[in-house]
Amino acid sequence: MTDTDRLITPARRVEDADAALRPKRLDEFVGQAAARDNLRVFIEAAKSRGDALDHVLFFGPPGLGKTTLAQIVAREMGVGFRATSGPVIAKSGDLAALLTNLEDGDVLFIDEIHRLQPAVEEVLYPAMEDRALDLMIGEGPSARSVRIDLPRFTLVGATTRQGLLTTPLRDRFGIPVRLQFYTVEELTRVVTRAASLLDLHIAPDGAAEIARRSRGTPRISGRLLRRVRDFANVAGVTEVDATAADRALNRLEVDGLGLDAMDRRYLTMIADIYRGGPVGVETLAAGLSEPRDTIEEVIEPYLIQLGLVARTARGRVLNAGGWKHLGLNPPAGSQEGLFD
Ligand SMILES: Nc1ncnc2c1ncn2[C@@H]1O[C@H](COP(=O)(O)OP(=O)(O)OP(=O)(O)O)[C@@H](O)[C@H]1O
Ligand SMILES: [Mg+2]
Repeated sequence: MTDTDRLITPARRVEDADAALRPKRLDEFVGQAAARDNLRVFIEAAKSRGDALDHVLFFGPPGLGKTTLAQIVAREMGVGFRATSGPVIAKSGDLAALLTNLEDGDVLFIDEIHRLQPAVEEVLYPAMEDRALDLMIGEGPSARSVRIDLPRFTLVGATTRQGLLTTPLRDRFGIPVRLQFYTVEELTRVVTRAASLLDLHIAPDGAAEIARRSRGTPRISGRLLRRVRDFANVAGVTEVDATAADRALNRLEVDGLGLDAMDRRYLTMIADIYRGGPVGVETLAAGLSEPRDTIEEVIEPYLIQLGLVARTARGRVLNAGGWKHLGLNPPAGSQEGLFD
C-alpha cells in the first residue's frame, strides 16, 4: 500500500477536487488565526502604499491550506496569480521566462519550493531581492552579464519541508507563515461549510464527529465528508448526525481518533515487537515496508501531535496514550512514563 492509497492520507488524491471547497477570501478561511491576522495587516499595508506584498513562504504539513492561502493572497491584493512548482522548473531559463512574463504586482506561486534545482534557485535571489534578472550574454571571453529589471511581484512559496530550504532562499522571504494542525472546533466549521457547498444536510454533532476524525487536516475533512455522504445517500439518510457519521467512518476503518490500519500497524509494531521502544525509525520503516520519509512526514506528525508517540534521541517511544489507544498495558519496566 502506498501512502496515497490511504483514505486518511493528507496528501492530495485525485478525487479530492480541492478547488470546489476552497475558500476564496481571507474572511472565509477558517482557523490559522495568527497567520490570517498577520496576512491581513501586511496586505492592507502593501495596498495602502500601492506596493507589491513582500514575499511569503507558507510551510507546514500537507492539506492545511498552503495553496488555498496563496490564491487568497493574490485575490485580496487584487493581482494576477501564476502558479508553478519546484520540480517543474527544469532550467534557469524557464524561471527567467516566467519572471519576465509577470504583470505588475502579480503573485508567482511556487509549490514544493524546496525541490528547485540549485541553478534555478540562483536566478531567484536577485529576482526576489532587487527585482532583477542577471543574464549571461555570449560565451567564452566575450561573455558578459546584463541585468534586466523585472516587474514588481510577490513570490509565494509553499513547502512541507521547511528544513530542506537553503538558508539564502529562506532568508529572502519577508513573511514566513507556519501552518498548524486545526482544532476540532475549527474543523467542525470547515465540515459545516463544505457540507453546505455540497448540498448535504449535516447536524452539528455529525460535523463534529467527522472533524474529530480528520487528523487536524481540512483536506481530510473534505474527503471523509464525501465518503460519509456516499454512505448516507445509499442508506437513505437525509441528515447526517453523529451516529450516521460514526457508522460510515467505522465502515471505512477510520477509528475514533482518525487513525487507520496503517497507523495502528505502526503503533502495534512498537508495542508488540519493541515493548514500547525506543526503536529507530529505520527499523520501523523496514518492519512496516514503508519508506522512512512516509513514516516521518505522514504517519508520525499526527501521532506525535496526539501524544501517542514521542521522538527521542534513541528512537520512537510509545506514550501512555498510545498504549491506551491500543487497549494494552505497558509491560513492567518499559520506557513508558519517562516521556509523558
Ligand atoms: N482554512 C480552511 N478552511 C476551509 N477549507 C480549507 C482550509 N484550508 C484548506 N482547506 C481545504 O483543504 C483542501 C486542501 O487545501 P490546500 O490544497 O490549500 O492544502 P495544501 O497545504 O496546499 O496541501 P499540499 O501540501 O498537499 O499542497 C482544499 O480543498 C481546501 O479547500
Ligand atoms: Mg498545495
